[in-house]
Amino acid sequence: MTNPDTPRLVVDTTPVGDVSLLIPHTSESEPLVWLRKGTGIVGIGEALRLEFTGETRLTDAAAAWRSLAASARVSDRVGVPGTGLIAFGAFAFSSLSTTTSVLIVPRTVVGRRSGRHWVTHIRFEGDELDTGRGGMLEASEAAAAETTPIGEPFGVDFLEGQESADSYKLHVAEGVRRIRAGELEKVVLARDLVGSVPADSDVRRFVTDLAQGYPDCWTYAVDGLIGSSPETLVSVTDGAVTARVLAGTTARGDGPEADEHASVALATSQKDNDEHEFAVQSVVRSLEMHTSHLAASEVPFTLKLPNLWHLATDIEGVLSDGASSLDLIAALHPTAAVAGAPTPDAIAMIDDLEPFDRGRYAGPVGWVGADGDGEWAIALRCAQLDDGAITAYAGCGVVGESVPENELMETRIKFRPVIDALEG
Ligand SMILES: C=C(O[C@H]1C=CC=C(C(=O)O)[C@@H]1O)C(=O)O
Repeated sequence: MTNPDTPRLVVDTTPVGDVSLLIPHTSESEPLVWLRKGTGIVGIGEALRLEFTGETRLTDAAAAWRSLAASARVSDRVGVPGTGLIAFGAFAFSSLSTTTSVLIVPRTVVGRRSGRHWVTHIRFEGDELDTGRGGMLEASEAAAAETTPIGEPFGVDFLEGQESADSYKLHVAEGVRRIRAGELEKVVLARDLVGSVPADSDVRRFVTDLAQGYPDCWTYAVDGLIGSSPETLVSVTDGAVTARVLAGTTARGDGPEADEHASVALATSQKDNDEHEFAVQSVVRSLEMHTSHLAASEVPFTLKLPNLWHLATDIEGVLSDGASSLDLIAALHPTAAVAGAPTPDAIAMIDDLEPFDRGRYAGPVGWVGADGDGEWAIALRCAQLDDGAITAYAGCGVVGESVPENELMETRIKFRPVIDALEG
């Protein structure tokens, strides 16, 4: 049903010539980016921003989007995922967070996928779009041609944030103690690093370095949240639902033999397999009620990234109830890959032990389309930029066998994407 107060958006997607580089199209200071393996979308400007807070932030977003999309007038001459009306989104991890969760509808979207290139213009009904004499095609080709060169690299000196390395180890030890005492099975504990971004930095440089360094990850930039995540929370395309669950990590080995050894050791580690299984079960349980033919591989595989190995499980199913990707992230978040198990006990322990607000770290980040399809990652390997301040986050799954020093080392490896990109 359409709410009469919902603004009516008018949306036009037009095919354009080659737009092989997407990031130079978006804003230097407030980039909107969703990119993997050169495929993706970038946004320019803000037609509409919807903000949500508290316990119902995800379900509220799902309802608001359904209503907005139902009233939109969409002309889409390309018809692939990411065309037509879309919003970029980033959601706070915790219902107690002071950080707002957002859906941002850009004014213009430039995208490429499966050899198709397009521009989408989004405006309110009644607002004029200057399409020039050639109409929408001319306006779209002009938008596709409008880029600015990416600025110089900039450096950030990171310092310990609210959770120092020593305090992190104490908290991991406390987590292990409580798990061994039977209070819960797994908890994911994180720490933060803080720094300042020099004035007038071209933030797209950071995004570009992440995208080049981690091409197999989702590189994202939404409302100052920037990162490269290997973990697909959920993607929904024409009724096909997929997720990639990650939990269990080890450093890459030095040289091919040591690297192979590291991968085998991870695959056979009982501690890492236990940590992983909690995460898989939490995703399966959440997706079960919305899908049929849900299947996860029997045994996790090892996923190689430039900085580390992860234990990974891909999950696939068929949407059975018309849920949107926002409904699904509302059902999934937070998975045991970022909270723990059982979920309520893990969240309570995070609130108790972590001395900072996670903001949007470990929350869902991605995009949603008018039909509810979309792609969402868990916001990992990321930093939040806020008026020149930057905070980076990394965490680890803690189980009964975890060793605090090893978990601290693991956070150092997980900080690498952000630190390497910003150390210049
Ligand atoms: C919480 C993070 O990673 C999660 C995802 C993959 C592997 C993880 C691990 O091995 O602990 C974590 O569950 C993070 O990168 O900050």
